[in-house]
Amino acid sequence: MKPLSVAVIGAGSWGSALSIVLNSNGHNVDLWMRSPEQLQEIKTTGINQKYLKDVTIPGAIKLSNELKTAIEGKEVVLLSVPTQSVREILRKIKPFLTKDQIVINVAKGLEVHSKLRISEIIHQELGAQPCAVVSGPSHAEEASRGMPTTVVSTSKEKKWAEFVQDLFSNEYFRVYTNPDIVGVELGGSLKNVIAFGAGISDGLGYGDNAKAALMTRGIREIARLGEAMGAEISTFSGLSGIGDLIVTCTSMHSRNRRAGILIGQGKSFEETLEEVGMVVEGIKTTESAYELSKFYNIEMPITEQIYNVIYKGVAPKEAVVQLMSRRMKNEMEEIVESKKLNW
Ligand SMILES: NC(=O)c1ccc[n+]([C@@H]2O[C@H](COP(=O)([O-])OP(=O)(O)OC[C@H]3O[C@@H](n4cnc5c(N)ncnc54)[C@H](O)[C@@H]3O)[C@@H](O)[C@H]2O)c1
Ligand SMILES: O=P(O)(O)OC[C@H](O)CO
Repeated sequence: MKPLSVAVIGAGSWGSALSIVLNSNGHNVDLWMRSPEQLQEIKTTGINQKYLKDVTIPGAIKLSNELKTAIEGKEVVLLSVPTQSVREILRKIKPFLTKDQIVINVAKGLEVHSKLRISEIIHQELGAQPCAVVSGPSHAEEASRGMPTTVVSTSKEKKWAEFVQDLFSNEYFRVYTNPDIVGVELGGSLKNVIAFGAGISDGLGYGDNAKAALMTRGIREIARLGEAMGAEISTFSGLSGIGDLIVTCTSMHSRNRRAGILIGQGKSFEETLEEVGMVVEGIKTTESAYELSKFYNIEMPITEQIYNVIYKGVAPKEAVVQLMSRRMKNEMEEIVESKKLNW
């Protein structure tokens, strides 16, 4: 692919890391951030200390805190702000956007008040605009250092998913396409809820057995909700399903897991968010996931207990007791019922 001009909106850890990936692919990157102090710091030190310390931001990446300059004339606009800020940012960039620019979202979450996926928010705010989504197991701390990473690109239109595949792919960053935009977005969003729970389990001092249980039963409940919402079930055994769940539940880099660990250790939510210092998407997405599970009448016991811890003040240990003392079940209950197996 010939070098393109890309505006990256949001210089948190992921926006910074993806700017580095795109820059290493020869693209011309403008990295926008809202804070003039952050811009000054990166200009002076070459380091984005709060969000991606120990990694140098290449000088070829243009730093900006003017949205108009960052966006105008760019071929690609990549959104890397927390889910709950996406709508606000879209409203701010809309006056500078033209209909030939592709908007790529890399955030993973569901909007709290609407419970919408981010591509749906983009469609609501921008109407007919080329749009794609990147998701999958990818921590900024690794991708920014050129460590092997695989992700998925999706879009309602195959050509845009393939465009994103070409834009990002290189010898350490491999992009698969997936036509299932609903599944890819839900997988990336809902895994944060389970990862927060896996962190709580670690913080309580529970072990690998507990985490394996949360991951295995967690992906089942994500897939149940996903299927009810129109996703392809097989997406949840792919990179933006089990792949992202594994990395987020096990990685020392995960903000969701780290936040869960602190909660499990008894810290308050205020202390936890202060200490993590970056967005913990799973907290707000838990509320959307819980409400969606009620709306679609889907059993999501792990999500429900995490919801109880976050929003009802239930003690993490008590939430685990509640999970472990549920009615006895057949692991394949849905299959036995749907296939009417005589078992
Ligand atoms: N960090 C990762 O490794 C990683 C990997 C894949 C996906 N993601 C997803 O990318 C999204 C961003 O995550 P992150 O880790 O970069 O977050 P972060 O907390 O590191 O950075 C968020 C950035 O957005 C900015 N921001 C917040 N609200 C804003 C607003 N209203 N207007 C403008 N800027 C605003 C912050 O100043 C910050 O620069 C999340 O949805 C996350 O799940 C992160
Ligand atoms: O650090 P987390 O928990 O926000 O997760 C980051 C990515 O989504 C992992 O794929």
